[in-house]
Amino acid sequence: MVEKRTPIAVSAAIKQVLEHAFPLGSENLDLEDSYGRILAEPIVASTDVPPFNRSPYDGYAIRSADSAGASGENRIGFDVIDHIGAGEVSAKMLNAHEAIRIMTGAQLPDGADAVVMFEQTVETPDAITIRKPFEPLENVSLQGEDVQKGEVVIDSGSFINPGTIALLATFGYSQVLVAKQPVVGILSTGTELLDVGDELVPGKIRNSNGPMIVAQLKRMGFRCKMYGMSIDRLDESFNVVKKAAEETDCLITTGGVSVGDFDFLPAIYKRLGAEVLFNKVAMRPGSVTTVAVANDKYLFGLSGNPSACFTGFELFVRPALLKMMGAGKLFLPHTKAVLGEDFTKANPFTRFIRASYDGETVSPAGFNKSNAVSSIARGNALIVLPGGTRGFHLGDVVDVLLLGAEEGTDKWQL
Ligand SMILES: Nc1nc2c(c(=O)[nH]1)N[C@H]1C(S)=C(S)[C@@H](COP(=O)(O)OP(=O)(O)OC[C@H]3O[C@@H](n4cnc5c(N)ncnc54)[C@H](O)[C@@H]3O)O[C@H]1N2
Ligand code: MOO
Repeated sequence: MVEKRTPIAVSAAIKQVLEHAFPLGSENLDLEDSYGRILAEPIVASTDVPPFNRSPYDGYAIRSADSAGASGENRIGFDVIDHIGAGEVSAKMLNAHEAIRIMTGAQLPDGADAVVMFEQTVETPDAITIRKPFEPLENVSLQGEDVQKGEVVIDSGSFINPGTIALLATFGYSQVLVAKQPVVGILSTGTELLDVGDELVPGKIRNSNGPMIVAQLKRMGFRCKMYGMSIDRLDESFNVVKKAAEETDCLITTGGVSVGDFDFLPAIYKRLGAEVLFNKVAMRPGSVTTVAVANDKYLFGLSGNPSACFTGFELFVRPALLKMMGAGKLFLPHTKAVLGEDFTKANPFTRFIRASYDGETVSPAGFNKSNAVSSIARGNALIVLPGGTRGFHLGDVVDVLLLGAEEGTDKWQL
């Protein structure tokens, strides 16, 4: 007798998965190795940025009061008393009608409160004239105008992007406290599986899910431990899964989670004493996606069907791994877009369709079954159609999840 499975809603499944995330702790990394990691401490500004008033232009520092009344008919003159580049500080103090030649980025000299760009002057060897008045602080880049000392500039749990690296460098972080990354294992199950380099023989196919998940993890900046392929025999599969689960924080298996005679993952979870969070989700593809936890470790039983496997990873594995690292933005970015063609199939469950999104329009990326490989390659997004619907048409506005973005979003919006 086939066991009856009760499907749960996608959002409920995601919630359950996230509730079981086990924190991994943190480690120090050199700044240059920290791109793509998750910050494990808030970054508090240790200085103002910029740390001093400076010139945003190449030109002359003046006292603005001296420029009052300047015009085309009444040019006002200044003696040039010094010359400073970025990184230099003038020892001189500006007096009335004196100017200091100053380069972009140099600290404003004492007494100066405005900068005249070269283009706004007529220059002679030791003097300049100008033809317009300047306001106090005109053309001055003010101390602290970007960031003020003591401000929390980046929250703990933020993704370290190139801009974060720039801020960390600005505040002198040669080492950064980041979340440890989970050790993730991948095991592809199925007697039908051949290695990528093998010749095809009757009844067999090459393992595409294993390499695909490696790439999905790589896209998130993770490496993984490969446990290869296991044939559909309970004892052998159990031993591999048990060993892999002991050696990793999260084991991803593909295949063997449905109700077939050789789908052994449910029995393996039972033997391991794992808590199965769910074994059926009201979604297509990927309805058989099963998630279990054992000894504070995740066991993700993704479907063997490639499109279901791909979708299960993006919807469940991705946010779970991010949550383990304390990340704030767990979910794929969401947008709305105009459907580029009719999609008239019924959607008994929430449907995720591999799709091409061009910023405005979104269209299915080809062959649409759960066993499709081609549309995974051609898509850059997932169209999400709610369960219990049918008959979407060209021009309808639909929900879209964007794939491959460096950073996600903090809300599950569907
Ligand atoms: N009686 C029922 N049969 C099925 C049901 C059901 O509810 N009742 N669900 C169907 C659905 S939906 C799906 S999806 C599949 C899922 O099956 P499994 O996740 O257990 O996966 P397998 O049976 O092992 O394989 C499915 C399919 O995918 C191919 N495969 C497996 N591994 C790989 C791999 N690493 N690379 C490429 N392709 C792979 C495999 O050869 C099969 O064709 O079950 C339905 N059946
Ligand atoms: O789990 Mo299946 O992929 O819904 O078709």
